[in-house]
Amino acid sequence: MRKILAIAGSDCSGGAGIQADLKTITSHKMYGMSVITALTAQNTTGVFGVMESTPDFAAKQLDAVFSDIYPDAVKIGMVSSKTLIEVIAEKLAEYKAKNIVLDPVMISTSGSKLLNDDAIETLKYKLMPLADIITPNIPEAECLSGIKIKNKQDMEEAALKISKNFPGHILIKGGHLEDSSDDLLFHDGMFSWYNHEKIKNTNTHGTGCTLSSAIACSLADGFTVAESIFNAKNYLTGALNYNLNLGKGRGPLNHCWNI
Ligand SMILES: Nc1ncnc2c1ncn2[C@@H]1O[C@H](COP(=O)(O)OP(=O)(O)O)[C@@H](O)[C@H]1O
Ligand SMILES: Cc1ncc(COP(=O)(O)O)c(N)n1
Repeated sequence: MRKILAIAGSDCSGGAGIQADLKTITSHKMYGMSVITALTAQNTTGVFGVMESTPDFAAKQLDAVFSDIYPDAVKIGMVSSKTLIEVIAEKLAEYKAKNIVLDPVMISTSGSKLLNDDAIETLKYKLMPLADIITPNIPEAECLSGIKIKNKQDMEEAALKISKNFPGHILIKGGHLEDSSDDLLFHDGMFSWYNHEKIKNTNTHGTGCTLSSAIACSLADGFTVAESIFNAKNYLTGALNYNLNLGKGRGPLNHCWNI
């Protein structure tokens, strides 16, 4: 049994965050664990409140997990604040966590801030160095690179810029592109494109959370990063195609389409 840890925020409406992570992990027939960094009051239409875990309590959760059921891979999502990031980075280093996928969650699809402005530098310099792969969407890649992204060429430029401070795999997700959903992987000086047509479906709440958890599952199974992205995109495409059409806004995915 592969064991996957998700470090992320809770989405009470079940489409994104920890809930999406655990559903994804279970659909991969793996054992999911969760360190909750924040509670959010949100649904398919927006985020109405955030209550952060204290850094001490996040540390206690990390100790409880790592000292008992050592994870084969770790997915990190919403980390909310500077002090939470510091504690997470410290604990991941202390326990020598492996196969770390960092989704640098900053703003929800509905436009709410999920990372404090003063935490961005800490994310860049304390958490990113521990990750094997980071998976920014276009607005997050703009923030990490300082480059405005309007097309695929800008995505390549942004990846190059981010790579100056991060030697791991950089996956810039293209879900926010207008005419395709092509994702760009940059590693070791090489660009690889995962091309995908845009599925005509507005129910995309939690796509990023789902993709990063699915990548963590394949890494835990021993696939390379490039193979893990390919597998994760297949899983995500199924979850988008078999969408549930729930809620009044951007609805959730169907995580159980494959079981
Ligand atoms: N309408 C869509 N059709 C196909 N793939 C999509 C669609 N929307 C998002 N994706 C894919 O979902 C994943 C998450 O992308 P994105 O929506 O950019 O991230 P986030 O949820 O972090 O904003 C990417 O692999 C992207 O290509
Ligand atoms: C707790 C939590 N974590 C992450 C997201 C981002 O997901 P999305 O980009 O689909 O809004 C979210 N909305 N809520």
